[in-house]
Amino acid sequence: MAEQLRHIPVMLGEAVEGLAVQAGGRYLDGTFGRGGHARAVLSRLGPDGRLLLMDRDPQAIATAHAEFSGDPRVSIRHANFSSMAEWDETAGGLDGILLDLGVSSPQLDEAARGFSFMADAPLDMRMDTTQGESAADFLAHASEKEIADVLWIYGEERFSRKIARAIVEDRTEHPITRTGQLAGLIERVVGRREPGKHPATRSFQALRIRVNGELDALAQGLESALSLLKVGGRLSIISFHSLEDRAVKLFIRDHSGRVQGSRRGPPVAAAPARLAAVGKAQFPSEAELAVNPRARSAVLRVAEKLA
Ligand SMILES: C[S@@+](CC[C@H](N)C(=O)[O-])C[C@H]1O[C@@H](n2cnc3c(N)ncnc32)[C@H](O)[C@@H]1O
Repeated sequence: MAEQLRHIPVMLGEAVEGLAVQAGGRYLDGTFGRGGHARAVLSRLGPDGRLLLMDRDPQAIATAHAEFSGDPRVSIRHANFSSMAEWDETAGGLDGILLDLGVSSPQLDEAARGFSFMADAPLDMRMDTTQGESAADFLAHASEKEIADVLWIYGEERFSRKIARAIVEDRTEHPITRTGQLAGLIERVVGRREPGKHPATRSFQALRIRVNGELDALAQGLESALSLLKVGGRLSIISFHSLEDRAVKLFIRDHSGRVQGSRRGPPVAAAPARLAAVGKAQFPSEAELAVNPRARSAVLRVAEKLA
């Protein structure tokens, strides 16, 4: 049962420290999951603070309601954090925004969600199970090139073209609707090359990112976060994929007032600084990795709004 599956919060102390929570402040946790970070924010918020909890996963939101709907400081929204600027709770500006990107352990561990190649289940992969197309829907209509591009760009899968060709060939006979079917196809095409790593790992991650529009949501979320933060407000973002971390890093850099343009071209006047990075990128400690191997690709970046 999903409710019994746990999620160990990643870089909990560092991410919440980065928010510099003030008693009485207004905060947003855009990726509630199972509330590990939210609980730590609440413990520092005092009686007059406010915390808006968002998640696009209805199971996560059901957990939030079960635990927090009696707390007058908390509001709960089942929504993509890309829509954060549309809610009344964010209208007066925010003192801090936390995004802990990607999927939660309950999503990965509940076979029926279709995120994992470890158990056979419908090939769904939607975080928001109330809308949008599943991974099976995508694989049923996408062109061979589109599938290959997704596997290559989001998964850096070397055999993206071979796998895409096999998917398009196989689907004329049997629609690809199950995780086990897709994992078996990939293993057949690629073989077992990397010891200790299933050959479908990269493709499953890539499809998940495509199905959930994760990079588009992040780009929109970053823009909205910058507009909603008050001066002095903090952004604390944990990424698990190099493309996500790159997007966060460049967003902070591009708003930090540094001179833009190439070394050879004419200098371009810097836009006024609106964000400053707080420290460097942080990574999980050895001690954390020893108890939570799922933290291994995490990168935390913190920024402060200047203007
Ligand atoms: C890594 S988990 C967060 C775990 C959480 N910090 C905790 O301690 O329990 C990521 C969560 O963010 C949600 N999520 C990912 N992208 C989202 C988006 N664009 N909008 C809203 N929720 C999102 C997922 O559904 C998942 O529940």
